[in-house]
This record gives sequence, structure tokens and C-alpha cells, in this order.
Amino acid sequence: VEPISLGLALCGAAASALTGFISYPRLYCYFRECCLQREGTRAGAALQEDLDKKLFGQHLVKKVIVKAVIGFLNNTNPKKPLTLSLHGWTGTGKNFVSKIIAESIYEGGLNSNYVHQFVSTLHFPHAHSISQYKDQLQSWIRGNVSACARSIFIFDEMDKMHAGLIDSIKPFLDYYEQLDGVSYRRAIFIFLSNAGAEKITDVALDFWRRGRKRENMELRDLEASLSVSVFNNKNSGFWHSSLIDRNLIDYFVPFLPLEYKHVKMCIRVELESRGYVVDEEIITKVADEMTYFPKDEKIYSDKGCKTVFTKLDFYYDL
Ligand SMILES: Nc1ncnc2c1ncn2[C@@H]1O[C@H](COP(=O)(O)OP(=O)(O)OP(=O)(O)O)[C@@H](O)[C@H]1O
Repeated sequence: VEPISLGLALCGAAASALTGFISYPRLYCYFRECCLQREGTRAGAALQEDLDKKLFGQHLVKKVIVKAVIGFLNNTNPKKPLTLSLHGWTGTGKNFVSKIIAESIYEGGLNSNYVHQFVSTLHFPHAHSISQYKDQLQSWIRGNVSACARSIFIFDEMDKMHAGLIDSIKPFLDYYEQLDGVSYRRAIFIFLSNAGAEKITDVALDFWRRGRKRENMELRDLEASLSVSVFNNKNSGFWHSSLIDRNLIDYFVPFLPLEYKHVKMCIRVELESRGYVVDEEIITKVADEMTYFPKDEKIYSDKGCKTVFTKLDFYYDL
């Protein structure tokens, strides 16, 4: 074969491979991450499985998240983006659940090019720069949703966000078909916050004191009062926010404070994932080292499952 015809043949092969890639986008996405990579049933199954296996003590969260996210992914014509506001005590799984949602839709999870995380104290630290942050946030979201309709935005530490900043994204969360040629209706916005944690704890404690089972707690026991308390909380990032006022938050998701037995479950999973032998004595020792509230009953871990992992290092270094 002459070099020139070999060259042509190779070009032909490359071209047909390229056409193959273009006409088989799924194949292309097998090698490179794609927007809308995993949808509907596949993403839903992954989400359900991960929540069932990995998330402890949060029956309400499982129920709401599965229903909200799967329903949204299966909807071919959503009227607005999905907006979830996750609330609860520290270490109860808010970041963990957002990671699970991201991983169910994009294999790369939080590292995916289509998943964007904002941390208030890191990305929006200065009160005097709010107007600049508002512009940046809008153009950042516009740019990313133009590139991929199924973009996921996670706003951590909402309670530390300066009041008013989050309202700058209101147009994107509303029921518009398009804004300047961009449709935001397939995007997902997740807000994380400790605001409302006291309210959730009060309801949980009340249940416990009345001898009722935690698992019998229903969303309606919490959701309405949670949204009101977040709206009226000056340190919630949602203080008098038009996002709540205009009902643009689809779900307020309450994370219950974790009990001693849940802390033990977290430790056990961590031991298994590190490949250590599961030693019940160590699990009990680490769980006993955590502090629990309220002062008298000592039911809930005041750091949830946070810090149990570093405590484990101590035992296994000995
Ligand atoms: N309910 C839970 N079930 C299983 N593991 C959990 C749960 N809650 C927390 N964890 C474990 O503890 C770690 C820390 O929790 P996470 O970062 O999700 O807490 P958080 O609610 O976001 O806290 P903060 O409000 O302080 O940001 C998680 O990565 C996970 O390993």
C-alpha cells in the first residue's frame, strides 16, 4: 500500500470512527463524561441503592430525596429546576447526601464537570462584595447551564451566606421557559444549612419523650414549621428570601439528629471500608467518646457522625 493511500485509508478509518462516535453518543460517553450521562431509571436505581445502603437514621430524607430526584429525572418536561433545601444538625449527612445525589447522576460525583459546589465562607466571604458576588454567581450559573442543562449546583453553608445574595439566582429557579435563550428547567439546585436544626431537634425530642418511634415521624410534622423558621431566621441565608416567599424551594428536607446507635453504624462502616477487622469493643469506645445532648437524656450526638473517623485513627495507631 502506498503511503498516500495508507494515509487516506487511516483518515477514512478515523473519520468513520469519529462519525461512529458522533452518531453513537452513548459510546462516546462511555469514554468521556457527558452532560445527561445517567438519567431516569439508571440514576434512580443508583440513588435508591446508595441511600438504602449508606445513609443511617434518616428515613424522611430517603423518602423525600428519592421521590423528588427520581420524579424530576423522569420528567421530560419539567416546569422549573429542582430545588432542595437540606437542613439539620452538623454531621447528620447533608453533604453526604448531596454527594450521593451527584454520584447517582454523574459518575464523577462532586468532581464532575457538571457538578458545582459553592461554600459561602470560601466563595462569598466579604459582606461589602455582595453586588460583585451576585453578578459572578449569575454569570457562572448561566455559563454552566448553557454548557449543560443538567448541571447540579450545591450551596453549602447557606446559614453563613450574606442575606440577599441568594435572591440573585431567583430568576433561574422560577417557572420561565427560557431566559436570554437559556432554559434552566433541567438543572438541580441543592442548598445545605444548619438553620432549622433546633426546630428539627425539638420535634424529634418531643417524639422521643412521648415514647413514639422516630421512624413514625412524618414529613408533615416538620416541613411547614421548618420553612417558616428558616425564613424568619436572620442567620439562615434565606432570611426573608424571595425564594421561600415565592415558593421556589420545592422541598425542605429535615435531617434528624443522630443517636448513639447511628454513630456506631457510621464507625462500623468506616472500619469495613478501611479493611480493618470490625471490633465491637473499639466501636463502643469511639461511640462513647462522642458527646450527646440534651444534658439530661443524652440522646443525640452533638457532632453527628463527624469526627468519629479521626477518633478511629487514634485507636488504630496504637
Ligand atoms: N446519616 C448518616 N448516615 C451515614 N453516614 C453519615 C450520616 N451522617 C453523616 N455521616 C458520615 O459523616 C460524614 C460527615 O457528614 P456530613 O459532612 O454529610 O455532615 P453535614 O450534615 O453536611 O454537616 P455540616 O452541617 O457540619 O456540614 C459523612 O461523610 C458520612 O461519612
